[in-house]
This record gives sequence, structure tokens and C-alpha cells, in this order.
Amino acid sequence: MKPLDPRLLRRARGARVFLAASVVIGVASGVLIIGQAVLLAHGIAGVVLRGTAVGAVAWGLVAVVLGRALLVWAQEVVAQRAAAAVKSTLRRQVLEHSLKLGPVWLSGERSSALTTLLTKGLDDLDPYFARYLPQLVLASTVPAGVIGWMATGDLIAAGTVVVTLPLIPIFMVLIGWVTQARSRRRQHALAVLAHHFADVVGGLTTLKLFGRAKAQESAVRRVTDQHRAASMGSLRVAFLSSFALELLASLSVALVAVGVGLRLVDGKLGLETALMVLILAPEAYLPLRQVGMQFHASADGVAASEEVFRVLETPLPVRGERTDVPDLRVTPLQLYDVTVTYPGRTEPALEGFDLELHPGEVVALTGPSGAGKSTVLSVLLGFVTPDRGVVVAGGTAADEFDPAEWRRQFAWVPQSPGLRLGTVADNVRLSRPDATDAEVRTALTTAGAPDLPLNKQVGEQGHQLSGGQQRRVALARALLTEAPVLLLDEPTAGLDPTTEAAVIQSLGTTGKTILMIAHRPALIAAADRTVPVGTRELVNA
Ligand SMILES: Nc1ncnc2c1ncn2[C@@H]1O[C@H](COP(=O)(O)OP(=O)(O)OP(=O)(O)O)[C@@H](O)[C@H]1O
Repeated sequence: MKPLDPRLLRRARGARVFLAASVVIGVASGVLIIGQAVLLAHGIAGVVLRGTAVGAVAWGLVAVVLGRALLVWAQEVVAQRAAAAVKSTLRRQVLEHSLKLGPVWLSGERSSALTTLLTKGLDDLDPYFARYLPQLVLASTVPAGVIGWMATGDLIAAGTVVVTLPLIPIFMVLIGWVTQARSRRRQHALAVLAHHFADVVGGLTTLKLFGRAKAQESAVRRVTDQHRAASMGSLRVAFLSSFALELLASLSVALVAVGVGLRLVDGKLGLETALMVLILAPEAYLPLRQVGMQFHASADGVAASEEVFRVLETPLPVRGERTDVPDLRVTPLQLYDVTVTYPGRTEPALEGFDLELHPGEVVALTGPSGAGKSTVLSVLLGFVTPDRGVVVAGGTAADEFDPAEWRRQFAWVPQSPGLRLGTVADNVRLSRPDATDAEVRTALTTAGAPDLPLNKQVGEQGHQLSGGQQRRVALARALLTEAPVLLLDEPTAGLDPTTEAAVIQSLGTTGKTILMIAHRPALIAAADRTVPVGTRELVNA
């Protein structure tokens, strides 16, 4: 783990401003620390040796203490603002990058891990900014100033500090290696815990139905135990290293003090200088010791930021920039020899797939489960880049077009309808916010839901609607767009035969090109033609 990740400075302006402000505050703190030591030594020596009054020195000390308090306050304000700004910048960047990486990249386990990372995970950056970084700046400014000033009074003491001081960073690096591995393990345990909880809560109804809800207790306990063990491991290292650093610093200060004491007794050192050196010596070690301690508090935040950079550094698929996408109302669409193998898989999900889709045609993709039908739709939408083969429209490969412009030609109804909190009308209007109530109603009627009230609440994930109603709202949403091509994943699943017949009949009258995944006989019968999908083995089977 690097003390300061340069990527953080590169990616977040807030971090750069914060670092500059911290350096100014750090230098000012160093000056005040030296000033405080000099005033104290002067005051005490004056009283002991000359019996002078401490009035002026006392006022000076009050000013120095006030100054230091002011700097601590300023540092805290700057740190909190920087943490908030950096977190918000990183969250925005990760969200934008994830959107560009597309839904296929985001699917499954990754979405809950990303949710944890962007919420609790990044909040762990607070101690990094509020405690660790300011200490790191102090550690690189204060000791140098303090040693320099000590050297003007007592070269031997300054030399002792110079020799013993590097032991602290060396020790910290050794601890850092252990901490880094443990923090990663903790972040991983947290992500597993989040994923597991999301799964259990999401599938609670199913688990209850099959009498397996109780059995989840032990699974949740096991995952929680892993998280607890990882957290306790991190804490153990943190406590042990604080103890070791504390001991190292105390022994070093004692070494300086013994030397100063002996030289004072021998008369080689004046009382004022000796006092100044003794007061300053702990201040040379303090910032480094504190860095060691704060390092642990911030390790989780750093691990989270590394995870953020891993996402941000995931290369985006090469995107075209052409905006002159041919109008698919009149231009055929072709897929040639399309082959897709998902990352981490050895078998292709789709192999050597060919398809020609003519304007106004209704084509049904058929094939067994897992044959690659949804993958065909993902390739068409540009969510998946084929390893081989190409999608062509009007003689141009689809990947030459700007993805947003390209997707304007398509309306998509995926397997899970993806409804949001709000009313039925809000959900339908998602595809065209300026649509009137009459247009929303027409779309719902075409989708086979003429009686569904527009102001009916939908609930999160469409929970307040039946499965069939959810599908029809999603279909209406797709129909509301002006896109000439409809990509439908089992559009009539969950509908009764009468409604299904009505939906099929309405779809036929839209005049749009329709490519639909179809298992149900009524849907297959309604298509102009069917295209089987499957790897060669599946098709031949
Ligand atoms: N994001 C992904 N990462 C890895 N493998 C995937 C991913 N999406 C799909 N697959 C795999 O690719 C294969 C084809 O999946 P696809 O969803 O295209 O099939 P399908 O024909 O639509 O299936 P179904 O009819 O059950 O929906 C399957 O073996 C699936 O496990």
C-alpha cells in the first residue's frame, strides 16, 4: 500500500486542493511547535536561572496554543470537505464508467459488490482524509524543521534523532505489508456478506416457500463469522503495531534525553538549550508515530479506493463515433458469424450465429435454455462485443456508430422488466418523458393492459404488480419509443391465453421490426419466421 496513491490526486481535484492546504497547515504547525518549545525553554530557564518574570513568554505561549488550535480546526474543516468532495467525485466516476461498461459487465455478483463499494466502502475514506493524510503531511514537514532547529543548539541530539527516526517508517512499511493483505481480505468478506444478504433478502419468499428460510441462518452466520474474523485480524495488527511504534519512539526519546542529561551535567550544554532539545525531541517522533496509527484506521478506505480504481481502469469497449446510423425502418440488419465467449468461460455462449432481419419483419428466436438467445439481443444492443463476427446495418459495422445513437433504433424488453418506484405512468414514460397521458394509455392498450390505472403505484422492482402486469408495463414502455426495432425477451410470459392473443395481435399492427425470444407456441406461430439459436452441439442435439 503506497502512503499516497497518485491516482487519487489525478482523479479527484478535491484531493489535490486538500493536499496543498495540508502542506500549508503542516508548515505552519511546524513553525508553531518550534516556537512553543523555544518559548517554554526560554521561560523556564529565565525563571530558574535569572528569576525573571514570565509575563511576555506566557502571552507568547497563549498565542502559540491558540494558533495551533486554529490550525487543527482548519485542518479538520478542510479534511471533511475534501473527503466529501473526493467521495462524490469517485462515486460519480465509477457510476459513469459502470454505465459505459454496460449491463452485462454489471450483472450478477458485481452489482451488489459495487453497491457496497460505493456506499459503505467509500465512506471508509473519511479517516484517510481526516486523520491519515494530514498526519502524513505533518510527518514530512515537522520532523525536518524540528531536527534542523535542534541542530542549531545540540548537534549530537539532532544526530541521535536522525539515526533513530528512520526506524519508525521502516517498521511501518513492514506492518503495512501485513495490513494491506488483511484489509483486502476484510473488503472481500464485506462484499461477500453484502452479496449473500442481498440474495437471501431478495429470495426470502422463495426460501420460505420451500421451508429453507431457517437453513439460511447458518449460512448467514458463517459469512458473518468470516467478516468478524477478518475485522478482528485487522484490529489485532493495528493494536500490536501501535504498541510497537509507541515503544520504539519512547526508547528513542529516552536515548536523546540521557545524552542531553549527561552533557548538561558535564556543562557542555546550557539549561535553555537542553530544555529546548528535550521539549522538541518527542515532537520529531510524534507525527510519524501518529501516521502509523492512522494508517490502520484508513487502510479500509484505501482498499476501497483501490477497488474503485480497478473498476475505473477496466478498459471500455472500443466505441465508434459515427452518428449517421441508418434508419432501420428501411434498412435491413445483419449478423454474420457472431461468436461470443463471456469472460471466465471456456465454452462460447453463442457460436457462428447468422441472422438477417428485414424491416417490418417479426422473427422469433427459439432454442433451449442457455442456448444464447439473450446474448443475441445483448450483441445487437452493443452490451456485448463479439469475439468474432459482426453486426452490420446499411453496409457499415455497428461498432463504428456511437452507441447511444445506435441504441436509439431499438426498444428492449428484457427478461426482468426493471420497474422503478413510482406510478404505472411514470414507468411507461421512462422511455419518453414528454409522452401525454393519451399516448401512455395507447401504449398500455397495445401491450394488453387497457385497464391498468395510470396512477397505480408500482413499488420497488414492480412488487405491487403481478408478473404479467409488470411485463405489460415494460412492453408499453418499449412501444412508447419511436424506435423502429423491438427486441423482446419472452414478451407474453405470465399472460393468460386471451391476453396473450390480444398482445400478439396488437404487436403485429405496430409495423415495427420485431425480434423476440419465444418459447410459447402462440408466440412462435405469430412470427413471420423462426430462427433457432444454439451452439452447434445444441442445434444438432
Ligand atoms: N454475463 C454473463 N457472464 C457469463 N456467462 C454468461 C453471462 N450471460 C450469459 N452467460 C452464459 O451464456 C450462455 C447463454 O446465455 P443466454 O442468457 O444468452 O441464454 P438464453 O438462450 O437466453 O437462455 P434462457 O432461455 O434461459 O434465457 C449461458 O450458458 C449463460 O450461463
